[in-house]
Amino acid sequence: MRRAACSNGRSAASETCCVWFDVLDDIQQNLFDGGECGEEVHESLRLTFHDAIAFSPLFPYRPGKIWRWWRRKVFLRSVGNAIYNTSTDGSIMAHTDIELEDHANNGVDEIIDHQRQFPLKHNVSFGDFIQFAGAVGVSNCPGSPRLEFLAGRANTSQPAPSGLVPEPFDSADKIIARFADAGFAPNEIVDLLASHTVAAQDHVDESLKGTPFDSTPGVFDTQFFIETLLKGTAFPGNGSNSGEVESPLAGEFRLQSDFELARDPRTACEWQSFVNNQNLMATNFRAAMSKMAILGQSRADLTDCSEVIPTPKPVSDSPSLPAGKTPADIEAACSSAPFPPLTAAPGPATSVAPVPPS
Ligand code: HEM
Ligand SMILES: [Mn+2]
Repeated sequence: MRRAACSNGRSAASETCCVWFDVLDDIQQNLFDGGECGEEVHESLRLTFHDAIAFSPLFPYRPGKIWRWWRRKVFLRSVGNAIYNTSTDGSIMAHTDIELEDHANNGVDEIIDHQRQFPLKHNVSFGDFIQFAGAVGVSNCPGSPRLEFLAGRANTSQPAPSGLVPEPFDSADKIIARFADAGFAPNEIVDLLASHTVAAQDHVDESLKGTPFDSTPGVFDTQFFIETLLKGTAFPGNGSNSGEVESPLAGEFRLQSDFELARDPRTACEWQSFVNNQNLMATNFRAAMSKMAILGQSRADLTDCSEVIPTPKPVSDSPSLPAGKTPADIEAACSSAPFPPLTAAPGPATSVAPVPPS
């Protein structure tokens, strides 16, 4: 088949994908500081989730289905919002003023304000752009899988009601139920949470901006799954924040939700399976992201532009216990499999530096 000619000698199977090469060049240079796996990448990846997860298939209007209509009505009354959202539709960017009223979206306004100029300039939809920026961004993190990217989401959306985005102080029961409602099994929550290997917090403890969730926030490695299973020993700050629990390393931040899901019988075995298996983690993350990126959309209506996404570098370090820790510090929680053997890194106890703001 003849391929469409795109800018700078590149080509694509479908002509509609060409614009994404131009968006790629622009955001690598002007959003991601020349292709780094830093703060903007982390925030962009988080945004793919916050646009997607405000979705609940129980509530779309289906004429003729009285019971669905009734459930929707009851739901909308409970959230006090007359309109329902269709996920990965860019509503978080189109209706930032409304969706930012949801406490769970605290902080995403910064990356939305950075990003908005790019879809406007290149005339692509907000929903497409948010998923594209997440896929390109995480490709800058060594060890990441090359994510799928499908284009063609409409640029119309309704604001999502509050209450659908999980909070770090939610119980495992509540988080698992919320994901189930959006169509995800417990294992898939764990798969998606591989994202927290390239992540830091700014707003759970506002006084400690950029505090990472693992010791290597610039690398898409398995350290997040190891370090969340270590016994918590101290808070990086004063510990008074809702949604935070003690972390094992100086300068590291631990979300209560990550702590719970690492140890819950419904999610612990998937969690542990990633501890020394980069390939499994990357494969499962890719599959779960493919699913999340088209929540509320129909795959058949979209064009596959995955070839525009860069190929990530492989990870160079191997999974290890942070220096200063021993196997006795691991709180293994999967009853059907032993915790895999890990070597301890040499040297003085690991401490973790913040992700610099950009
Ligand atoms: C159980 C569900 C989840 C909860 C409760 C949760 C909670 C959080 C919280 C509280 C933060 C810190 C935000 C801040 O203070 O700046 C955060 C950061 C982050 N989350 Fe999640 N998250 C969840 C699932 C996900 C998923 C599915 C993704 C995937 C795509 C994701 C990607 C990220 C990323 C990349 C960051 C880092 C942002 C940065 O460094 O600026 N999270 N998450
Ligand atoms: Mn941040």
